[in-house]
Amino acid sequence: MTTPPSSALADLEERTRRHVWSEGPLEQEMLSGHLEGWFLRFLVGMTGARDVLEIGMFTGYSALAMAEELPDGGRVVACEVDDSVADFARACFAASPVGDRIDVRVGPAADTLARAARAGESFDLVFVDADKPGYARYLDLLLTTDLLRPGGLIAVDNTLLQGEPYCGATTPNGRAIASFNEAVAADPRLEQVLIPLRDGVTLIRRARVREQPS
Ligand SMILES: C[S@@+](CC[C@H](N)C(=O)[O-])C[C@H]1O[C@@H](n2cnc3c(N)ncnc32)[C@H](O)[C@@H]1O
Repeated sequence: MTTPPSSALADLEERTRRHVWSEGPLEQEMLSGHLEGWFLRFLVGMTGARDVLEIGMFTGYSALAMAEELPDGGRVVACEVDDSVADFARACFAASPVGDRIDVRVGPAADTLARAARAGESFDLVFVDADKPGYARYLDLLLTTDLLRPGGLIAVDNTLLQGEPYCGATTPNGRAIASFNEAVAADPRLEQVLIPLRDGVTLIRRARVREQPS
């Protein structure tokens, strides 16, 4: 059994479920939820992260879950392209005692990341959960700037994409994730582990393991 969510998270989930997502690309199923929320909390706690970056916030479940685990002074910078869902999330954060730890940045995440890199910001933990075709670009930005601190961890959501990368990709998102997974696996700068949690979460870090000389 997984520890129950806080009342703020339970409320956020309920508000997301009650909302009518009739038009546009957003739908309530995007919310990560209880199990993944606690998994992300554990990542924050185990890595001792103070500065967390989220790429793809939606109504804010994962951002708030991670914020609940942060030490005092910690923050989550949460990137979201959709204005109205960003407002929805802000209203939910206002009802949480740790909501002020979340800095919502609205706009295409690649632009937000480039701006943050130019401003010298850096992060201990990054959760990637936005548009699947954008994943390769986000990883590249994280690895070619100082956005990811030395020893930092990246968690990437939906890397199983309902089995498409393994059973044959039939959708644009499936093809994007299949190609992302192959690129990560072939990149000698990286070490990764794909965890079959919900729709798959891959943990990625800069390579540390060295072959022992024989
Ligand atoms: C799967 S949802 C995120 C779920 C969220 N992490 C949670 O735990 O509930 C993906 C979100 O990424 C946002 N998104 C899509 N493309 C984006 C982009 N280019 N930049 C920033 N956000 C983007 C979508 O608007 C959507 O809200």
